[in-house]
Parts: sequence; C-alpha cells; structure tokens
Amino acid sequence: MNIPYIKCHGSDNDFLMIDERKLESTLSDEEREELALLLCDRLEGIGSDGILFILSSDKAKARMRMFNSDGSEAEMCGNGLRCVARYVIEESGEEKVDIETEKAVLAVERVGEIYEGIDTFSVAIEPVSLRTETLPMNWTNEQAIEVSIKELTDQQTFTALSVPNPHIVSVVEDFEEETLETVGQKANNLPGIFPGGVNVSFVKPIDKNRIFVQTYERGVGLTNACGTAMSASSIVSVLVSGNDKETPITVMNKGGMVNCIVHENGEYRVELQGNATYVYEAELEVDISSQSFEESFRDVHKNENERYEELRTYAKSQGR
Ligand SMILES: N[C@@H](CCC[C@H](N)C(=O)O)C(=O)O
Repeated sequence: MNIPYIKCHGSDNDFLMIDERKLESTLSDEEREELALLLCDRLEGIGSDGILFILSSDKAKARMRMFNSDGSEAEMCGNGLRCVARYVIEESGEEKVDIETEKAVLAVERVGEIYEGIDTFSVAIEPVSLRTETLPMNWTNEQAIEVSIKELTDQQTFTALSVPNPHIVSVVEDFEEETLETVGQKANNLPGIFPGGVNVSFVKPIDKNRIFVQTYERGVGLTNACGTAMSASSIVSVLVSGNDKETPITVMNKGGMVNCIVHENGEYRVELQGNATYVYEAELEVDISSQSFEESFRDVHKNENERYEELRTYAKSQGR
C-alpha cells in the first residue's frame, strides 16, 4: 500500500497526517489501528504520538479521525486538529472552515501569530461537559470538582470533564513528571472508575492567566503537550484558580505554548490557538500483513522548523 504522509506537530505533540482521500481506497478500521501500532512506535517505527486520518465529509469541508499510538481511536485531538485545519485551509484557499470530528463539527480558522513567524490556527474545543457520566467516570456524584480519588493518590484533588474526550485535571503547586506518569498509569488501569481510560493532567499556575500543563495521555503515555488537555486545564483553572474567561490563558507546555480562550454561555467552549508545524513530507510503502514498511523522503520543511525552534527557546525561557 502506498501512503503519502506529512509528519507534523502542535506544541511538539507529533503526528503522521494521512489524507485518505488521496489513497487508492479508504482504509478499514483494522488497517488504521495496525498502521498506528506499526508506524507510531518510537523504536521500530517512524515514531509519533498518533495518526491523523483526513477523510471526506458530507457535513463539513473534511473529516478528521485520530488514532493514538496504541491503536485506540480518540473522540478528539486538539493539537492534531490544528494540523488538519492548516492542511484543509491551505487546500481550500479559505481562511475559516468546518471539520467533522467524532462528536461534533468544529470551526477552525487561521488567526494572528502566537509568536513571530509562526502560522497560527484556532480550533473550537466542544462540546464540554462536567457531568461524570460523559467521560465516562463511575462516581457517586453528578460532577467531580476538586475531588480526592483515593485509588490514584491521597496527595491531590482532581476535576473531571469531557471536551469531549475524557480528562481529569489536578492543580498543584509543583510536580515531578514521574508522579504524573504513576498517577496516569493507575488511572488507565482502573476500569471500575474510568471504563474508557482517561487523560490525566497536572496544572501548575504561573501567573494570572498563565499556567504550565503536562499530560499523561490515554493510549500514549507522557507527551510534550495535549491540546484537549490544555483546553480542559484552562477551564479548570477558571473554575478553581481564579483565571479569567473570555480572554487568553497562555498555556506553557514541554513543547512550546498555546493560548486558550475559555467561553461560557451556559456551557463551556474553548478556542485553542497555536502552531501547526510541518516537519517533513514523505511517502510510505507499507505491507501490513508482514508488519513492514519502507519510507522515501520528499520534502523537509526546514524554515518553519527553524522558526519553531525560536518559539520553543522562548517558551523554555519562560520556565514551568
Ligand atoms: N494529543 C491530543 C489528544 C489525543 C487523544 C487522547 N490521547 C485520548 O485518547 O483522548 C490532543 O492534542 O488533544
């Protein structure tokens, strides 16, 4: 099977982006899962946090499906949607389009640069729900805001929300990555509470409307950034740490930074704004039955990667 793809990232949460509309035939779900397992592996494969599949849609300009590196499909992917937004916007020549995702048709658009020289895209993160049943999370109350989950740790509290993929968020003064990994692993081995798994984020407030977020992602593990988690964390920071809605919250992460604008009009909605960087474009010859592939490189996007390095250096200098 011949598969052209673009290696891309949002805040260094990296993906292989495959336009299925350009393949001889669309893939089956088994093939998407097999491709994710084969290609995302960082030792034996190409290495990435997941695969973004672009399909045609009868509801929007295009449709995105996202598979995690463990082969599971997620309802939504914020950093990935920015990459798909760029691809579809550049393809259509329009500045604002709609993209179908599993749970919603979402507006995406090109917006003002988040950092000099960085083409920036904004994606809508919705629907948002604080009802535990939407994650799903088996819990005694309808909501879980700042609750202790003793099966995870007795040192922290968590807030649960779906955006619409499932997240729990803990606001802490400081944290070690190892603690996040331990808690994330436990949460994803607790089917009695989180039957579908859950993304776990630790949030460190830095200043007013500025936070640092890191996430243990369901289906992946620790990542440099997770767009839906940064959106969920921004909502939680409004709810429990006094950050302001309707104005950007700058979210620093291990791979860079984004802006999240939390809107509330009866329900929460977030505008997630950040980079959508192409690393390189290449072509694959894949044989799924023998679990093998060959890769031929076509085009490295050197200039934009150099510009992204400047953003990364700046973000690092702002600390965590
Ligand atoms: N990194 C993504 C989220 C990807 C899906 C997540 N691991 C899940 O299974 O819910 C993002 O940027 O939102």
